[in-house]
Amino acid sequence: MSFADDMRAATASMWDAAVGHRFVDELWAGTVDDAVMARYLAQDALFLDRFVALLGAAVATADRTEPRLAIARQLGLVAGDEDDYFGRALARLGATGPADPQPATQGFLDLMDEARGSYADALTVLLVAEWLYLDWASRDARKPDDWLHREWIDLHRGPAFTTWVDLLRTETDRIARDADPATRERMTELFTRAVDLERAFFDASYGGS
Ligand SMILES: Cc1ncc(C[n+]2csc(CCO)c2C)c(N)n1
Repeated sequence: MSFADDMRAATASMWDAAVGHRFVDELWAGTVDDAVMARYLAQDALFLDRFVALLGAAVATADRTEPRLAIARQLGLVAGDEDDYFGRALARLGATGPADPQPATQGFLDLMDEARGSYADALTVLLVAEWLYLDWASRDARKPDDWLHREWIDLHRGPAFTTWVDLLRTETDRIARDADPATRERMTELFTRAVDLERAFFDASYGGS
């Protein structure tokens, strides 16, 4: 197994709790309460801002041209399509002004700030955020009719997004192969924290933390 697969296997119960979360089930069913969706997206707007900064850090710290360019292209996409969805979704839900970060969001912001220092760390946190979303969005099920739910699923699946996650996995494996044991241990710790935060982030949409 690859290093990325090992990290995922080590967090399997937490990973599955996030991918099978009530929020994901309701999103697929098209039954997420508008207040839950609004809370989720308002927090995710805060997440996304720092995520773009993390992508920028990965662009800056990549040790090869090819992945640097691939990450830079993805950065452009996130700043385009995804931002467009947020504008329309938050307007429809009547969200006003920026939210204060919930504890799970704050945990993510801190984690992303910490991970900006090296390519190994940045990749690890990017990998969780993208791979876990690809996983829940790739269900083989009927899609909801409402664009609010359907587009949020469509943004995280499909051939282009799968190729992007493959690149993150390949890069993580390559960097881990050449890394010392302390770096690999740190990558595993960051991966685990990120998976735990993904689950907590969904929980928080229902008013927990
Ligand atoms: C808490 C949280 N974790 C992961 C993602 C996923 N995500 C963030 S940016 C991006 C890039 C391409 O759309 C993806 C998939 C999210 N939105 N919110």
